[in-house]
Amino acid sequence: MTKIETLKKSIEGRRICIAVSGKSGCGNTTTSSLIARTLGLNLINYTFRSLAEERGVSLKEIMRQAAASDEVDRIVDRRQVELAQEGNCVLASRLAIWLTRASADLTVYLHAPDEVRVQRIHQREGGDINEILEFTRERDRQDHERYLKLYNIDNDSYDFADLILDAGSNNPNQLLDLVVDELLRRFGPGEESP
Ligand SMILES: Nc1ncnc2c1ncn2[C@@H]1O[C@H](COP(=O)(O)OP(=O)(O)OP(=O)(O)O)[C@@H](O)[C@H]1O
Ligand SMILES: Nc1ccn([C@H]2C[C@H](O)[C@@H](COP(=O)(O)O)O2)c(=O)n1
Repeated sequence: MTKIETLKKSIEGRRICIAVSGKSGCGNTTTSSLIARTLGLNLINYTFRSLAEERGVSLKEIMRQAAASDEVDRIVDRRQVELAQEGNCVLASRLAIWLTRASADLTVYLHAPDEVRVQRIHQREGGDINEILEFTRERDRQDHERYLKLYNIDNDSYDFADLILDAGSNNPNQLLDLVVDELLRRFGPGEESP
């Protein structure tokens, strides 16, 4: 039996939840999708776009509302946590590890240096690299400020995470492997049920 088959068997019926956070461009969507697909878990990626679709308005309209009121951020973050409570999932979001700190079975922070994140966003979206660098710096600053104000969360303080992974040097398959090893340590054969 492969490591992944062993793990899938071990977590069968446990309805586990893995929370993954990181800043824009760290590779959260890519890595979380791979973890979810490999382990047969649902990927929860509830975003401003999802809220726009639910309300039948444009993404631009939701962004306008979000700029005018904290309520939009709160709704998105609350909905993510509600969906994660159903379990059997990977919750990928900016604040996943902070908001599910007490309930997630595994919290993972993906760290990548700023210049790597900028290169990846550039690779994904194209455009001028210097503009992306400036835009990403400003967005990081605004996110940091907003999360402190909204929730008293410092998103640069993630040392409590179960795993802090180097997403700058490891490719998505290597990151998956590190997550699988940690899950096997926690839930693999021979481990006591919590
Ligand atoms: N570990 C990795 N190594 C190399 N490239 C990666 C890695 N993870 C993701 N990428 C690439 O980097 C780009 C950004 O990845 P992704 O969209 O997953 O980032 P993200 O953290 O979800 O970003 P955002 O929060 O802005 O949506 C993609 O082109 C993806 O293929
Ligand atoms: N409080 C928030 C706000 C946003 N998100 C999610 C939803 C967004 O669509 C996504 C990406 O945001 P961006 O890269 O545009 O800053 O992040 C969230 O999880 N929590």
